[in-house]
Amino acid sequence: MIKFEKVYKRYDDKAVVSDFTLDIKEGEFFVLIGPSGSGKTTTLKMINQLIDLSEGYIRIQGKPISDFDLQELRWNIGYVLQQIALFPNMTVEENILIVPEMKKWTKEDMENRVVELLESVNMDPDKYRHRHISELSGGEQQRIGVIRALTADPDIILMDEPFSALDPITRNNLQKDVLKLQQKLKKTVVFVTHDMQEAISLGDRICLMNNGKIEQVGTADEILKNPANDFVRQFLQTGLPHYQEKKIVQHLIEENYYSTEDIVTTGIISASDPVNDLIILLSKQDAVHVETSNKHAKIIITKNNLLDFLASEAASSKEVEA
Ligand SMILES: Nc1ncnc2c1ncn2[C@@H]1O[C@H](COP(=O)(O)OP(=O)(O)OP(=O)(O)O)[C@@H](O)[C@H]1O
Repeated sequence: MIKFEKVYKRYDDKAVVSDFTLDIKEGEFFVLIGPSGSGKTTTLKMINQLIDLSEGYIRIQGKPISDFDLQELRWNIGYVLQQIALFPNMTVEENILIVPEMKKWTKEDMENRVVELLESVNMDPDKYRHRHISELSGGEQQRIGVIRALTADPDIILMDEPFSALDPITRNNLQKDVLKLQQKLKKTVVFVTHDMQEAISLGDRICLMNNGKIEQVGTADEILKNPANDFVRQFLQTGLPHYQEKKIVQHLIEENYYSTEDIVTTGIISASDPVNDLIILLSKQDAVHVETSNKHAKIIITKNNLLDFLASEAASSKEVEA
């Protein structure tokens, strides 16, 4: 779908992206991760030609990006940024409809699209469509940023640290919304972050970058099982508790303990000790399922005795072997 072939970007002969070869598949949620200055944003912006490449090729569906009409290319690639690029004095609806207006959609199509998009991120259209952007919270604004990128139904969405300025709860909710949207719409998403937890939660595959080069590409499972080098190993540490959380929740769904719709939220208690972290899952049936990440023990408790449970130092004595 998006193919990089020996791509270089140089500024004054200094390569900030080098020998970049990569194939991002159709419908994939692809995460670019790496420390500050590793070349993630540059790589992303080369896809929609906000930055010209110095050498090599980027192809979309086999066609080099330089062969596309620039306006058409940008219209067909959604773009979401950390600094919310919405117009504060315009309403939610006006912001969402910028590209459809330019594309001269019919009034009815535009009307339907606004309703559909706001509903897809749980924002009541009647309540929000006529509000000005300045009257929304940061999380609501970022939701509008996401759906605006989807308005004209692009095949590709580029996201550059879209949630990094948000508080952890809003961020977590938006990550889940975006994941659900992507699973439903099957867009090809290229997502930049420097946060390993975010990469593990969202990415079908993850590309670790350092100094403009690829250190490793693969699924979280592949990278965690076989880290290519010490840089990757070190970078992974920060995401490990989250990885265990994801695996346990996947296991509980696969084993039919819970359905995806049933899960209200999941989280980690005591991230200071990755080996003994408790993974917690809150379901609609008022039950809480807790597993220790190393022992794979299983405890089902209700919301009412959750606090007692957490207060108990002898949590392990309550464990029941799975
Ligand atoms: N216009 C420019 N001229 C010269 N150097 C640049 C220019 N734009 C970016 N760079 C350099 O290219 C390198 C990669 O920058 P880039 O923004 O792609 O990194 P990043 O991984 O996205 O970083 P961050 O996580 O901090 O956003 C950095 O060293 C940066 O200083």
